[in-house]
Amino acid sequence: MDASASNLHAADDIAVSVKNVSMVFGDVHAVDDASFDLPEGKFLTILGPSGSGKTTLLRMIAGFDMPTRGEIFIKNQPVSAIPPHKRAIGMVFQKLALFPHMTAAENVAFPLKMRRYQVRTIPDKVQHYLELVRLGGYGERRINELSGGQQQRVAIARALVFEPDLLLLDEPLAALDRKLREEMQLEFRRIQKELGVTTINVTHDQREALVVSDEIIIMNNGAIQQKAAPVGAYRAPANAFVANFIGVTNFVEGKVSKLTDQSVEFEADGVTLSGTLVEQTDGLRVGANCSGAVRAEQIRITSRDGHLDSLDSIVQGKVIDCIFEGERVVYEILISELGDTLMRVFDHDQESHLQFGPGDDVRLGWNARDMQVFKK
Ligand SMILES: Nc1ncnc2c1ncn2[C@@H]1O[C@H](COP(=O)(O)OP(=O)(O)OP(=O)(O)O)[C@@H](O)[C@H]1O
Repeated sequence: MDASASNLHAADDIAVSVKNVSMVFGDVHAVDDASFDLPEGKFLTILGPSGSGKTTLLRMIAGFDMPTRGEIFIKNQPVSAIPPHKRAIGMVFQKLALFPHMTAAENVAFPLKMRRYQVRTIPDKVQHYLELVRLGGYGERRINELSGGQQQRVAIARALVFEPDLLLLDEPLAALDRKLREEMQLEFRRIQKELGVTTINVTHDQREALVVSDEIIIMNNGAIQQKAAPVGAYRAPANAFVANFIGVTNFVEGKVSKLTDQSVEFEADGVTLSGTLVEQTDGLRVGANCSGAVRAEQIRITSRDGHLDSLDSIVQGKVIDCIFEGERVVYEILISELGDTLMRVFDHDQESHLQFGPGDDVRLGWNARDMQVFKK
């Protein structure tokens, strides 16, 4: 589903509604006029660099802090009107805050005891949620007898066992090593799909955002830059910030020389490049400064006398560095004719793996549809 389709949901389907929310600390606008609706059962990730306002926004949704302006609704009720003990929100943070002296099962039972569930119903519920996180046989282990990934699973079970309306995740995977982090990303996705619990996740890891989410909100300097499905955010970034933050993107600066409905030509150091206009590029005129963005994987590379004739933009370059990453090679190419611009190119050469080395002369080419042009 695309971002605009989410606006078509009836109010009953909206789990969380953030309306013109701002948070000001002294002279810092930590969150600046944020608005969005999140339909029931969706997995939303708030993605952005350090200090962009992600945690501040999440804390306001959790009801820990009240916005300076605006209002947040959970299931059509203002968060400010729901007392903390009545908010049905599960949370997993980077610091898991499990009780180390208790067993896994006792930790998972804790929120049920706090909420005064009938004692005889608790063991079955606890077992069910331990099985959901694939720790069925580990209930009697103490927390310090479990691995980092297993402790993470206990924290997830504890956050979900009382069947909250909303699950909030604040960088719960940030401290894990890469392999475990990637495994747990898939686990979060599986569990969320299985339960259908509306989830909001905060991260600065763009890969995680792409892997786990139905929708992504990208923030910078307290402001929402874009809300879109992962493919939408990747393929059609709303602005240069998003294009730069998600994926490996090369930028070429220039001046617009020709404009039609969807296509644009621009001059960069005397070289004419073609691209497509981004929806939001209102007001871009011939003569205006612009910046063309092309992903590293959308550039083709060949030797100086190789063929790239079917591509719309072709430039000459020299290999500065090549990094073998296993499944791909990353080339760094110096483009003298574009004012010494450095471009990064991904290559999946399945036969020789490293077909070019430092100092080699190469040609790079890409299609106009793969170069998005933004206003500078
Ligand atoms: N309690 C506070 N008092 C003053 N300033 C704050 C407070 N909390 C956050 N800020 C400021 O608000 C801005 C946003 O902070 P926030 O923690 O929301 O960012 P973030 O995107 O979650 O960053 P990170 O990824 O580093 O956690 C920052 O400039 C931060 O210094």
